[in-house]
Amino acid sequence: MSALLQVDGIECRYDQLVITQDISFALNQGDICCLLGPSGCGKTTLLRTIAGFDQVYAGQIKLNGELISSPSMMLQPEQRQVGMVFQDYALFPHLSIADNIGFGLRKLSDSDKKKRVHEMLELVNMQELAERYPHELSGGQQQRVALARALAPRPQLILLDEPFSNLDFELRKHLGLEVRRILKALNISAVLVTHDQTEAFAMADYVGVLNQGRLQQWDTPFNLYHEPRNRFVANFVGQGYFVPGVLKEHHKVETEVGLFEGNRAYPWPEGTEVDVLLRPDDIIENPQGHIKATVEQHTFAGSATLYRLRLPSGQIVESMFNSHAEYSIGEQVCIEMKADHLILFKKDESCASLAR
Ligand SMILES: Nc1ncnc2c1ncn2[C@@H]1O[C@H](COP(=O)(O)OP(=O)(O)OP(=O)(O)O)[C@@H](O)[C@H]1O
Repeated sequence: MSALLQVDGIECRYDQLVITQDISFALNQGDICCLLGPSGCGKTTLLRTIAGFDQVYAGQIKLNGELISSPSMMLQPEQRQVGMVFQDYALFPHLSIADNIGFGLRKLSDSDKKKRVHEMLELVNMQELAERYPHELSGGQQQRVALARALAPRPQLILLDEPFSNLDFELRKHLGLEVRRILKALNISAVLVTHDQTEAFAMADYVGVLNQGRLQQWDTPFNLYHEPRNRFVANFVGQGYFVPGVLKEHHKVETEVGLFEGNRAYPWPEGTEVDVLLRPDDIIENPQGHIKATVEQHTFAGSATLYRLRLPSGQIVESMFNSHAEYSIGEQVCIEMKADHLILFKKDESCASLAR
């Protein structure tokens, strides 16, 4: 099966300034992906290029096997069957909700249009508000209308640019899951831009991590967290600290907190100095544990508490304890390591060179 969206080695520029380079990924029908990265890394630029607002300077983009962008051609946005949802909703203030949703349906007969608008209102659960105007709705409701409007012409692909960033935390969590449910129900593919990784992990099947205009890793949320390909991804995605270690065998490493045996072998010789990535879930509280650490800080997060711990050498690590455990700052805690995913980086080298 060929991919619905195929992005091959594209380069984007503004005024000859290269913004993104050598970006390649593919998305199958019904898959939701998210472009994640720090501010200014080129997420929106990439999205605008897929939408057809900006041209590519190298590489090509195909939608359903059809070329839509290359350095020598650019299909206009309205000819791409791609819907777009923006951060600021961009609803027409003088049109009712029903008319906003029906705006892109000029090719349909009046009765088909009415039926489609009704379906869309139902999908986003806003049947009661069809005759209201945008200013009479909350931010979350307006964003649902924007989504319904983008979905109404039945695009092949929908692009969402930070769609929830104007909403409060609880609403964005709820709406993110609702949008995922709607897209999955319609089997519509989506590319979402965000810098909120909780949102990316909750909504996306695949996440592309960008930094300085380059794709660092394209993977499932699970793999990004547990198998980051380089230090940037390891640092940007999730929490964790690097602890110094020495490679003992290809899949074993000695650190001040003990000998780890991991799930993969590294090609480097015994004695190689490495940094070991330890996530908060790799370190567990165990009264029988032989490692003693001192509590530096704790952050209560409901069902769990994140502890910042100082090891005897002064090295800092973090651990997520069950929230029933209550330790004060300065107190000693016994811990144990449980790291199955052994992620090592050679000291002073940015690439993991993971052996799979
Ligand atoms: N119209 C433009 N003309 C010139 N440079 C631009 C233009 N739009 C964006 N840029 C530059 O391109 C780079 C990437 O911008 P872009 O908006 O794609 O980043 P982003 O990852 O979406 O950032 P954010 O998360 O802050 O929205 C930035 O350095 C930005 O200043």
